[in-house]
Amino acid sequence: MEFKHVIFDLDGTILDTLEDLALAGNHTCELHGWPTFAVDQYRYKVGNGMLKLVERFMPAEYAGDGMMFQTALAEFRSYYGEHKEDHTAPYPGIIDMLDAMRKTGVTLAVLTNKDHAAAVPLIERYFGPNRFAVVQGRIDAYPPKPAAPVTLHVLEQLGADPSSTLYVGDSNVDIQCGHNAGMRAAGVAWGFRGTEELEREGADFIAHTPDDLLRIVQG
Ligand SMILES: O=C(O)COP(=O)(O)O
Repeated sequence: MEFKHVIFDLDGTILDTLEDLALAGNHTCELHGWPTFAVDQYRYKVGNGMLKLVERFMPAEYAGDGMMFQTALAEFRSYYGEHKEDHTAPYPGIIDMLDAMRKTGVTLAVLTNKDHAAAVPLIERYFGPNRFAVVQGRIDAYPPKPAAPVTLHVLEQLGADPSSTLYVGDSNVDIQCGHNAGMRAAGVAWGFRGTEELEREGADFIAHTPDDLLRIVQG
């Protein structure tokens, strides 16, 4: 077995959350009469956490307006909290792939920039309570990935060595996240961003299907 542990990104990698994130973003914009965005445009706004997402959909004229930012963030979190399961679903083949990895003794974890308070119930709802040994969302104690400390915290909880652990994600942030913590990183072609960005960022592997990922992990 090439890898003993696999740490997954959440949004755009195992769970397709794009539409619910986009609808929550546009709802917040509509409350203020701001311009909204096509769902596809959110592919490039998600990935650095909800604070960055709000910054990216707020009109430029409010940059630096802390009060407005806090208001919009609270509105976004409240709407997304209520609607985060409306259109969200695991990508096809993901659950079978996770179970096949676990059957061969690989330990699985999730490290996402999604708020920890939103990530945990989504994981439980779509993946059940036992598939992942560790679930770590964004918390105030750590800067968001790709900064290494939160990733090292997950590795420590897993008792995992970076050399035998693979990070799997769908964006440049995810490839950086793996590399910053001394891991190899695989990019998934089915996610929000596509393969060009992942190759440009130096992904060690590209998986076009969940079966590809299984083969990469098995070596
Ligand atoms: O940016 C977010 O909120 C979540 O992004 P991630 O699951 O791809 O880390």
